[in-house]
Amino acid sequence: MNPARPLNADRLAGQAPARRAEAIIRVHGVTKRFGGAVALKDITMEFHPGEIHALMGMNGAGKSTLVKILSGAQNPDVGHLEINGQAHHLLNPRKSRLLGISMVPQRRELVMSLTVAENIMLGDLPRSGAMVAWREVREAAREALALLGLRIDVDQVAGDLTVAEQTMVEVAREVRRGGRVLILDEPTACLGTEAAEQVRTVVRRLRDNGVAVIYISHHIDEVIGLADRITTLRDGRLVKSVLAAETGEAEVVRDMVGRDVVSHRPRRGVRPGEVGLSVRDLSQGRLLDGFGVDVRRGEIVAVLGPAGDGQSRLFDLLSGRRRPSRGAMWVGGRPVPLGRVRKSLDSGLHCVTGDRRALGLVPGLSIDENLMLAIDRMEGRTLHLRDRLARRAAPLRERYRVVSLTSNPPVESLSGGNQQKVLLAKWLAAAPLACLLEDPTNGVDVAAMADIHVLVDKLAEQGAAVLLASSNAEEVMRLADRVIVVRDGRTVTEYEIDQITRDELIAAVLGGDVK
Ligand SMILES: Nc1ncnc2c1ncn2[C@@H]1O[C@H](COP(=O)(O)OP(=O)(O)OP(=O)(O)O)[C@@H](O)[C@H]1O
Repeated sequence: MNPARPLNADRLAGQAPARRAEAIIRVHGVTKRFGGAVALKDITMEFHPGEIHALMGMNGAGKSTLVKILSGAQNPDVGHLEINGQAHHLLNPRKSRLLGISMVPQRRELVMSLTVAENIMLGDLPRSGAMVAWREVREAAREALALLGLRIDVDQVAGDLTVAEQTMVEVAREVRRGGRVLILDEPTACLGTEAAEQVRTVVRRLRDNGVAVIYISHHIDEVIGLADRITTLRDGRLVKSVLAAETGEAEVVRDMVGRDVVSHRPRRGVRPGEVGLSVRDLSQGRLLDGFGVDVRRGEIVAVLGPAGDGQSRLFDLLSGRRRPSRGAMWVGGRPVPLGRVRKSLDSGLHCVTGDRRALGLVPGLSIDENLMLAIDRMEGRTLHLRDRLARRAAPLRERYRVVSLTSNPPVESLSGGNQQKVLLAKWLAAAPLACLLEDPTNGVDVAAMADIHVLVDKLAEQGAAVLLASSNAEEVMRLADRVIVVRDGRTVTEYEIDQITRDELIAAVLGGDVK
């Protein structure tokens, strides 16, 4: 087996080359089952160099299973892959990587305490005798970044980078290691408008350099604007593989869902009541400076900024995970000490994190256990009888449309979007007085997104004060009554939602002219 050749750095970036005759990967009749249930059924398709190929589909449609098979993390039960013209029936991650197939998963895999240069060169540090040749390490890392048109300081510690920069460093590392096929799993999830565009610029450049990019995203408008080809999966089957230029948003939604989906802003029946959540002068480092807001019960107020970072800091501070340098908070008129998770929770403020894997769900526990965790905690319940747990969890599963192939598996075996629904159900079902939602539809398909929007509407209607920290302008326009625009950690402006259009809002976030 020949290791994949690295990219030719001299190749000029330009227009996407026309689709070459030779596919780099052919998928032949692949079927994959989990415990008897079918996750992929008889998939046959091709991936070509110099093409951005988007995989679209509802939560649980089989996208991740397909890319896990390509990257050797799983093997098909039936069918095989053909890579560079050679048939492969059994791959493993090492083999797949040697064949030039790399994956940048949704969760960043950098070593956060190491520098950018060390991360890019990890496992391949140039040596001079017994010593690491640090100057060469930095040079080679700089070159890898320059190839993608990136100017990131290679001496910076990875943990200090923005999420978008971390994504790009991972991409640079994979390309340097010889990645000819790069799988990107929702690389723009939770990124603000500007950061997402930076990532897309890098993706286009990869395509222009001849890489076969496989792109998973739930943002249909993004995919239509970026991809060359779109393949839609539904219930593990391939529905259609078309040129992006020959389809449109409505058609993609229909292919994915099997019907049209609309998510309209409702006319709210109730008028907002007294203040449910009040924050004053909240400050921490350069990410948040003097943030304040009053959210009335029954009202949804959105915080929107160009980079997602300030928003997750808000989550850390309001939930009590971090102590601010200054600030004060009241829930339902009562002061709540900051920096104490228990106090924050007991006050009736529920914070739904955007990082469901690290902070939201408990891996190893079943779907039902995760669903009931918050309610049981509020009610001080410690005894769990299995059938009673299933009976209590059933209405939540139904209301939030949590779909699993088997009856009650560990939560981590759910598709990403279904995990997100479990997370929301867990916190919202416990009747919060006030609530912070951080990117509540992260990784969720269009139909589930419409469902979640209705659930958030209801939450407000039932009298919760909802603070929404979102990176998605469409979502803010759909849900919020008011929006606060934050830039460089400071509040720059505030709008009633009916005073502004979506485009004006994006301009305000990016710092351009609003009118
Ligand atoms: N290890 C596993 N054990 C059991 N079922 C699994 C496993 N991995 C995936 N599945 C199931 O296979 C189906 C396809 O899941 P997959 O993760 O491929 O969907 P997806 O299209 O990537 O969804 P999402 O957009 O939500 O990430 C789902 O019903 C999922 O629950």
